[in-house]
Amino acid sequence: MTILNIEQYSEFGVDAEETKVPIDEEELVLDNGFVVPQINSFGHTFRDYDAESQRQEGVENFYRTNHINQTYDFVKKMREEYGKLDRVEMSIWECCELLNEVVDESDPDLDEPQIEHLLQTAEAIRKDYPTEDWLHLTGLIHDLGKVLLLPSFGELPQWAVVGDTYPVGCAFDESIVHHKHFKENPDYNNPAYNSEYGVYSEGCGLNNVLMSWGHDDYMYLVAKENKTTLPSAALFIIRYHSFYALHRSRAYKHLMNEEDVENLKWLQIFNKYDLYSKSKVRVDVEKVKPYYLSLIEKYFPAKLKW
Ligand SMILES: O[C@H]1[C@H](O)[C@@H](O)[C@H](O)[C@@H](O)[C@H]1O
Ligand SMILES: [Fe+2]
Ligand SMILES: [Fe+2]
Repeated sequence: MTILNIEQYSEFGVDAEETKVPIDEEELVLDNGFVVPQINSFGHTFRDYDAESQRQEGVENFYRTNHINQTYDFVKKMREEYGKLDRVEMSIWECCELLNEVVDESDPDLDEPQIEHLLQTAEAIRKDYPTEDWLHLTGLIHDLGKVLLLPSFGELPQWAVVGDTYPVGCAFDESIVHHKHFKENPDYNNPAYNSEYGVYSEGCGLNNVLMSWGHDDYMYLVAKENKTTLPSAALFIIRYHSFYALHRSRAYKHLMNEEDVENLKWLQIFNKYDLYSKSKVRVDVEKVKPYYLSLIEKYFPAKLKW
């Protein structure tokens, strides 16, 4: 793995002198590959939900409301309602531009408009996997479901759109961020939903598991129903990229089937770029736009139902 040197830290808007991260000469960047930074734009390690920072309190409040309200019944209703895709017609790129307006309150590592995050992710992947164009496009679109926050998509509250996701209908795993707030979720004390398996069975496959409602499952539905030609690994990445309890903490493995195990390998590759590309360094949208438009044309119809 490559790490940042002093000059590169300041590119990330952080005072390098203060970070005191030991620099191993041999690990300095020698190629043009993506560099995993050790700290985020606020001077903390990534995904530190307890670090005292300007974002900590807002993020914890976000998770409190999220954990109280995401119940099995709520998720079922939302999936049925939003699965109709009868709200808007537009292209993938138009949707990317809408994300100019969106800032994610659940994220301790980023307070930039989401379009930056889409391009940062896609461009970081492109550096290390130049020939996997499907993965570049997956980076670009993985968070488009955040348009659910906007008025024409129902203006859902942040807790029903962003943040990490997890299964509903079985016990909430301890590794989920700010787990303690689940105590106020009605499903927490419901014996039908609070055992290890709950309504599921061993190896039933994630496709049969209801996930907390948000941008991931929504964008998966959009891509699938509009008949994208992206490979199944791309759909899996889009659908489960916020499922950190699985792809980082290895919880809920007992629900996976063989296909999930295969797809998880790509999700883990993807996560490195989704998480560690978050920075204050902006991508020049106009410069990269023609490339991404060509990928959109290859894998999607011109207009999609949302
Ligand atoms: O706060 C973030 C953000 O909402 C991301 O889009 C999501 O994928 C992550 O899981 C979450 O931690
Ligand atoms: Fe996301
Ligand atoms: Fe993301």
